[in-house]
Amino acid sequence: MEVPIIDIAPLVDKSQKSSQVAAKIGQACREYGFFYITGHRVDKSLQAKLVELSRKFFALSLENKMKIKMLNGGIAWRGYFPCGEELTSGKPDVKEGIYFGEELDDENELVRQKIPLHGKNLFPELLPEFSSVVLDYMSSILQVGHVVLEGIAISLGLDKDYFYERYTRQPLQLFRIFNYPATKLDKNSSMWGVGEHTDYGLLTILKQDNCGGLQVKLKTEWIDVPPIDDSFVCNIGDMLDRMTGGLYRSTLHRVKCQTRADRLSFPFFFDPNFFVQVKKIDGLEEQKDDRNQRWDLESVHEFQGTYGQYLLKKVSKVFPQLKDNVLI
Ligand SMILES: O=C(O)CCC(=O)C(=O)O
Ligand SMILES: [Fe+2]
Repeated sequence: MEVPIIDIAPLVDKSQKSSQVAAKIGQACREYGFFYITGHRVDKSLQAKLVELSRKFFALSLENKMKIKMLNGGIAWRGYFPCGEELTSGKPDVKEGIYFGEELDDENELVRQKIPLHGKNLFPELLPEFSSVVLDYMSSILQVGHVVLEGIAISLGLDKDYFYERYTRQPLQLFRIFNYPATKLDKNSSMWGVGEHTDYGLLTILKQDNCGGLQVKLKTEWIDVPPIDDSFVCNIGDMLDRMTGGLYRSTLHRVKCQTRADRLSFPFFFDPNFFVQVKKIDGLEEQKDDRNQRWDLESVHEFQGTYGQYLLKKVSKVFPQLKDNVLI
């Protein structure tokens, strides 16, 4: 079994072949919850620049990296975290990273109201180009996200703007750059780059370098999601699972520890607006409750409240120190 590769160029170009592409996306969402996309038209030189600057950033001394530590980002939840500080299911991941989001200045109404996860990014002063490259990349990927969601809407027999009109006119955007350092492991090591989990939002669009290590769980088997040139990996998150009554599953995935070389990855989380309540799509058949099989033993279908509330509950589990210090 291999995660399918889908050329989304017809969707990007809004050509007549869009419905065929949408059908492929629908099938991938039902069977895998994961697919590669090609034909996305995200500028190659921009991507290369992002990789180059990220390498430079992680090669800085810890002291220099800590100049933009997450604690300095406050409730905006931005900045650098060193290896071992982020937890998945209570266990530290073997990765370091930087958190970014939509760039909002202090005058922004949501920032003035001190809404968590909204605010300014932290960029390293030592790499002056970093900010424009990260922000340009985020805006390109955001467009890809809108296009893929159109395909998902069409695949469900909905109007192509279904998600845009209800959830993603002003989406929550979370972008991360991770470095998984090459690590010597004991034979019996139970360490992971990222432990098994599902993603919280609608859609994740991941750029990965050539190292590999990402795996997804299909029924009882873990399969590799190896790097494929000029593609992104898309996977659906808990909110799409919730909206489709489990028809489109948010699939478990994890990242192996790296042993040979450092691995860079760039997940962009394209999520519903912070203030909306995510509702089930009318007319789709309910699938069976998978709560007992889920990694967190919680049902994504039962939660009441806004997407922001759902997310903050999750954030406080992955960064307990941050929760104590800044979020609450
Ligand atoms: O680094 C990767 O390949 C995946 C990371 C991931 O699953 C996540 O951040 O949610
Ligand atoms: Fe993930």
